[in-house]
Amino acid sequence: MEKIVIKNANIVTMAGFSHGPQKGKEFGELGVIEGGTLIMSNGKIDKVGKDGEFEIPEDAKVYDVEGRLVTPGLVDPHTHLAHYGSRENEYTWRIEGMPYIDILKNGGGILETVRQNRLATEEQIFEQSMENLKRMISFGVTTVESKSGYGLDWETELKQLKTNKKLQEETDIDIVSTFLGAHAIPTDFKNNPEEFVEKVIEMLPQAKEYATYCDVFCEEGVFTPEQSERILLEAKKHGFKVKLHADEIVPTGGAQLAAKLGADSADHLLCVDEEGMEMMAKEGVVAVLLPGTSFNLMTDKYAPAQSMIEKEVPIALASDFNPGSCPTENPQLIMTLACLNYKLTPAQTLAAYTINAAHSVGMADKIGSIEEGKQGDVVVFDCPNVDYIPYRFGISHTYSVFKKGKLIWEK
Ligand SMILES: N=CN[C@@H](CCC(=O)O)C(=O)O
Ligand SMILES: [Zn+2]
Repeated sequence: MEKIVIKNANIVTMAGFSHGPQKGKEFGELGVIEGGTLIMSNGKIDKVGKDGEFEIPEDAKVYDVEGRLVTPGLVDPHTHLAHYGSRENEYTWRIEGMPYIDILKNGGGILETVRQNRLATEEQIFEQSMENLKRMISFGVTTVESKSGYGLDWETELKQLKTNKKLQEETDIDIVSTFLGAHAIPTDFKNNPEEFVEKVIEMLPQAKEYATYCDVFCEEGVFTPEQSERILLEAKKHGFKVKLHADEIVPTGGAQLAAKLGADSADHLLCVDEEGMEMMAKEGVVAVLLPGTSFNLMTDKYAPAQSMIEKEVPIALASDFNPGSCPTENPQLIMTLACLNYKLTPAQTLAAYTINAAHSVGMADKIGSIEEGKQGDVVVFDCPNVDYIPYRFGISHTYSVFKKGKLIWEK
C-alpha cells in the first residue's frame, strides 16, 4: 500500500483523549502542531510531528499542503442516512406554523418517509443513500452513524440495514449501523402501541446481525420511557450497545434513562433537566447535540450546551441528516450553528465532531484523532486555522479527504 506524507500543515491532532472524551475545561483542546508532517502507511498513521523531525520515506507520495489546516476525519454520530424519498411538501406547512410533532401525529413526518421506504426497492434506498454519503465525504466526513427506522416492519428495516452494510462494503467509510425499529408508532398500531413494542423486540435478534447499536425515539406521543427501557434492556441482552433520542420536544427523563442503561450517547436533549445532565456526567454518557434540527424546526430552544460543559457532560455534534427535521449533510454548517446558538468556540465544535463523536459511537480507539497507530482518517481544509471553518459559513472548506490512509476525495 502506498505511503502518504502530508507536510507543511497546520495539524490539529486532538491527541491524548482516546481513553475518554474532552469535557469541562479541557473541551476544545486541539493539540495543534504548526508546520507539521504526518506519515500514513497500511491504512494507519505512522508518524506525526514537526516538519523535518523525521525522514520522509523515498517511496512516499508527498502532499505539500502549504500551511493548510489538517484535522482528524470528521465523525457524524447521528444520521438517518439510509432512506429513500423526501418531504419538501412539509416544509411549507412548517413555515406556516404547523408543529413537527403534529405533522407526525397526523400520519406525516416520519410516517410519510416510512410509506415511501416501504414502497421503495432496496436498490433505490441504496442509490439515494450512496449519493448522500458521497456528499458527506465531500464535506470531510469519514465515519457515519446510520440508523434504520423508516420501515417499522422487518422487511423495510432490513432494506435499510442492508443499505448500511453495502455502503460500508462499497466505500472505505466506516458506517456505524443502528437499529431504530422504535422510531415511531406505525398507523396500524396507533391504538395498540404495546403490541408494536413487542414487534420491535421480536426484530432484535435478526437486527443484531446488521447493527451495533439499538436506539429508540423516547418522546411524548412516541415511545414512553418505560417502553424505551423495555426495548433497550432486551436489546442489551442481544448484545446491542444503546443510544437514545432523548428529551427533544418535551422533558421525559430520557437523559436519566440513558445514564441508567449505560448508553454511549443521549441525543437531542433540548429539554434535558439538571438531574439528567448530572446523571449523564456521572455515567460518562456523551450528549450528541443537533443544532441543525433546532434551526430547521424553528424552535427557539437549543440544548443547554453551556450547562453541560459546566457539569462536565462530554459533547459531540452531529448533522441528524434525515428527510424531515434536518435535511443537510453539511458538518461545517452545523459547526457554525453550534457556535452561534450554543456559544461553543470553533475549537470546541471541532473536538465535538472528531474525538468526542468517536467516543459517542464507541470507536475512539481507532478514529477521532491524529495519533500514531490510529486509522489514517484525515481531512485537509482550505483554511488557515480552525476558527475560519464556522466563521466563513455556507460554503465547503474541504480541500482533500484521506480515509484509511488513501486519498478518497479532492477539490
Ligand atoms: N426525532 C426523531 N427522529 C429524527 C427525525 C426524523 C424525520 O423527521 O424523518 C430526528 O432525530 O430528528
Ligand atoms: Zn435522529
